[in-house]
Amino acid sequence: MTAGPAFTCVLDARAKLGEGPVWSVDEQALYWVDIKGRALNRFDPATGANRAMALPEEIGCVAPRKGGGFIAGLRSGLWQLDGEGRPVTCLAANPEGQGASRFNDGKTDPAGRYLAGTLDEPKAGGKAHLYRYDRHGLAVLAGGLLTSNGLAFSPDGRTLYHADTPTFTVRRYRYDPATGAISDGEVFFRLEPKDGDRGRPDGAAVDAQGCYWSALYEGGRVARFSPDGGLLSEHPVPARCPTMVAFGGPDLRTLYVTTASAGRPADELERLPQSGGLFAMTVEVPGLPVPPFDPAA
Ligand SMILES: O=C(O)[C@H](O)[C@@H](O)[C@H](O)[C@H](O)CS(=O)(=O)O
Repeated sequence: MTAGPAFTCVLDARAKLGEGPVWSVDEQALYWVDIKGRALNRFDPATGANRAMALPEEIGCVAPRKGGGFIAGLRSGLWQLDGEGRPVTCLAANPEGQGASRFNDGKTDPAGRYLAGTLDEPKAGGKAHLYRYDRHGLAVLAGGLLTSNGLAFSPDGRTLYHADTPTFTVRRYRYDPATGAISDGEVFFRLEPKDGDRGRPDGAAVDAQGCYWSALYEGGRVARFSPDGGLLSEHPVPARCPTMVAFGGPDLRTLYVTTASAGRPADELERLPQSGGLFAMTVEVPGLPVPPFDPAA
């Protein structure tokens, strides 16, 4: 394992719970959300400008939609948003209700289906699930979860990675891009809970060499894992709670990471005043473009 280059702040956003970065190749812009700030954001790296679009409820994840607008995971369910981030149509209600559950991390699959999971807010019952949404509707892929997170695909689209953050575990599944079915789940890696300072696996992305980049919540770093689950390198982030990574830039060699500030202790925010910001670093191995959500998939 090597200590790699560090992230620097590209947007001092002071988000409550920054999450869900996704790069739009068409627009050369980064969309990201502030879950607790109830906003969809568009960051333009060419100008450094960020535009925040307010939402009526928490938004956990988002993806550009083929034909315009977005698909997004809100507390109440999966929604189609228009180009201004306004909810237009509820595509699927949150099957767990809204009392103690909301949509969290999501990602499109190679065919343009949308995978998204929920968060069990009391973090006691393992009531969260991972879902797949396509033209057939919503289907359960996995259950018994606390915080569904860390979705990413291998370069050939045949392996799905998925984290359950509070259990410190990332699993991998065989994925059938033709049907969106998963099988043969196994532990990809599990971090040591007793080593609390090193964080828990949150949002993720895979690079062109098939390595898995994981934002380590409460670990103050992003780590890169080989396709066999070995830790390759660690990259400090000047915020204690990195939440999700995404590759962007013209050559997909900029790795962005969102961070959280909500609920963090005052001394931590004093020491790390850019918590809640958007950070980036240049990487040697590029990422892979994430396809838009395709309503026909
Ligand atoms: O995915 C996220 O960033 C969640 O929305 C966060 O709240 C965070 O991942 C989560 O709280 C971590 S954990 O469930 O407490 O371990």
